[in-house]
Amino acid sequence: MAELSLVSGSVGLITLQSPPVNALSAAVRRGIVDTMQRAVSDPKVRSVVICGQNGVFCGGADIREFGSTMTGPPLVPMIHAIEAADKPVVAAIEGSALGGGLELALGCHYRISHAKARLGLPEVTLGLLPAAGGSQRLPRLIGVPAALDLITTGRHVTAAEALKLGFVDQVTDQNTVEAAVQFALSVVGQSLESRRISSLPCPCPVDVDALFEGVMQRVRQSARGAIAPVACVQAVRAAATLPYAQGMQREQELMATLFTSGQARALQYCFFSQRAVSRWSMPSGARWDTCKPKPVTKAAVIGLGTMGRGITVALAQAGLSVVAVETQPQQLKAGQRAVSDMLERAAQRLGVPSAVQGVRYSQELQAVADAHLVIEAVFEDMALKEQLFKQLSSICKPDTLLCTNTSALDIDHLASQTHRPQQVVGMHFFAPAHVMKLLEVVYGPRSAPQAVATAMALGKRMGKVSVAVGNCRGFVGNRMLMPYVEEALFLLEEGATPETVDHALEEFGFPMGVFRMSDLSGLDVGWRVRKAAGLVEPGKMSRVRQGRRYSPLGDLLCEQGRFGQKTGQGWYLYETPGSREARPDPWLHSFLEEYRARQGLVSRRIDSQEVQERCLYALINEGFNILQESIAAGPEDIDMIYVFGYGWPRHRGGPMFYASQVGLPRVLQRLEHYQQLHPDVPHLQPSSLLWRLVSSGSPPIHRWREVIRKPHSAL
Ligand SMILES: CCCCCCCCCCCCC[C@H](O)CC(=O)SCCNC(=O)CCNC(=O)[C@H](O)C(C)(C)COP(=O)(O)OP(=O)(O)OC[C@H]1O[C@@H](n2cnc3c(N)ncnc32)[C@H](O)[C@@H]1OP(=O)(O)O
Repeated sequence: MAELSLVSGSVGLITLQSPPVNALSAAVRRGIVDTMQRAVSDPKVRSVVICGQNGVFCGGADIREFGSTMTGPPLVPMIHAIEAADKPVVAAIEGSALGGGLELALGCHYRISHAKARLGLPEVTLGLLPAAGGSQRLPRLIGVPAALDLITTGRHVTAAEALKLGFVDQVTDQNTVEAAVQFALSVVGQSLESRRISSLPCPCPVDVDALFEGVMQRVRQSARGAIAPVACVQAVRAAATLPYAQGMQREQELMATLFTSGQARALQYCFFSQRAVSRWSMPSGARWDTCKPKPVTKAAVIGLGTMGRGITVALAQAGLSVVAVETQPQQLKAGQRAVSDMLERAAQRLGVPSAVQGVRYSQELQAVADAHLVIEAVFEDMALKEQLFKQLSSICKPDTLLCTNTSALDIDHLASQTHRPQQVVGMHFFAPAHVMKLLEVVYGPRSAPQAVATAMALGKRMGKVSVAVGNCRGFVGNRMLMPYVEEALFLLEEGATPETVDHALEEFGFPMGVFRMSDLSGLDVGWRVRKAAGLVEPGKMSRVRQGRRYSPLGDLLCEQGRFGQKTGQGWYLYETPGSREARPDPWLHSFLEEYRARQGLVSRRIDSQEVQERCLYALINEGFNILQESIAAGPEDIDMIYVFGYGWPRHRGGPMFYASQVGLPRVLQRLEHYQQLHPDVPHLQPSSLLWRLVSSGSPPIHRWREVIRKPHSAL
């Protein structure tokens, strides 16, 4: 797992060998300890270079080991031994030096990096802190403010930035190992005292207390309840205020708390789930590893509203040649300007050439004729989309993939408008489409596996987390959102205010509660959907529709023109239409009181626990139904949809992971409790999969698929 060879006569070259990222597993740590001891004691070796196999230095500690009893030599003494060596040790960094990988490099006396390498301490994103000395060495080397930034955000930096910040010594665009070997030869005999970072004083800002108080306040605010960022600040504070040995002790204490926390488990689950969802499968048995995607270089987008513009930008930035079609001349002009602005701004920010030239615009549908893939992003209206798919079917080449960005309409129905239903899939982007990471790739019963593979590959190329899901009303994300929103409305009927509901959800970790979110996206969006579903009865207050409990509150606000932020009034009041600061609205409070009085509803006090349980368990329950129906292949798919598309707090791992942490019997028991109180609310009826999981002994989440797949009696 680590190999020692002698190069250039006197340089001991240690190569980490653990594909794909040379993570520091027990075997790799053993290999490093062993090869270092041999290099130090071999008189032929005068200096040492440490590098990684296959162009990757090291992706850090082996995260898979964290769930089990750890064996093998610990990292901290291993890195101390490297630092204490009396022969110069040089890290040759290619690919990545992340987490424990960078900490290993910081224990070396010198660091040479390839220009394309990425470096960082991303432990915070896994619910941890850099606990192999990283929180103590980095501030000593680059100063407290820069170290705080890197450690609390976990961001990866380029070699150029690392050089500027001062934690690499040389950047090369040639062979890094050769450059490191030359460097190692050149420093033989030089004093290593100043190169041992642990012995350096930490450059301390004048008003250290004020600095840390300010940072702590900012970090707590943005952490939304996550504990790791706070611990990271505390660890760096220890570096700034304590001698190295005591700082290390503090680092270890803080790590011990994080290491066993539910948040670390949740964040590490997210790390692996994010990767697992790319290994998609369909109920037919088609899978990611048996279907080759078709090459796509030319794409078309139809409709230049908000979604179409974002999709065009995302495609162009991924290097595709794009034709954007908009039949309304004014909209075409405005869309073109908006797309060009977004592309120019992004290019400036990233320091890359602009992709503006990659986009053509047209008013004619015929312009999409030679595209390999077309994404329809017109108004959410079935008749309009039906018509469009009929036209596309005759205009496009027979093997062109026809995709729809619908957020809820039936993919199979759209496919049936074409002569190639197997070539039709949903590509459901989230607004703003060039920013949001989530893409739901929706297959219908007739979608070809290759069409799914192509859409998934395109999503990856656009930098999206793409999740393949089956066709049903609202797909996965919006389908689960419906009971969540409905519960929130029912809570208003029963005595809550938008403020109390939002507060409870924000306290849980959502960036915005359901009512603030609804004001932001526009109340009219849901109104249109409910109208299309035949649920809206203008002017009527009835609370039972289509045989189940219904709250007309949202419809009543829309009838008054209260569409949210854009009209200056919704569930909250805004200073002017378009302004963002939501203020409690006395009118809305009286409106709710009058509504309850007219409906004969008695208002009661509703606490945060009830808000969280009713909204979240209703949403989770729908997730179990989705798994039961094989609309999502596994709980990870649902969780990644919620983390990347709906603001579910990542440190809670996604709704299904959260349910597993709360305990399935508890979720079941609370749903039963609320269902008894509200028997007219079908979404509180516990899913039969939840029952089955509980009666199978509530297995851990990675074993749910076994229960889902098990044939079950309908009784
Ligand atoms: C009782 C209480 C006791 C408490 C005391 C406990 C003390 C424990 C002491 C521990 C000391 C900790 C030291 C250290 O500070 C902690 C860490 O280092 S945590 C790890 C930090 N590193 C990272 O976060 C990097 C993670 N990886 C990546 O970002 C990327 O993988 C990459 C390296 C940039 C490469 O990206 P890609 O090329 O795109 O490849 P993939 O991402 O698809 O990955 C390929 C494959 O590899 C798996 N993998 C990647 N990194 C790791 C890893 N560090 N460990 C394990 N596996 C890893 C990844 O999952 C992919 O596999 P797949 O999931 O697809 O099967």
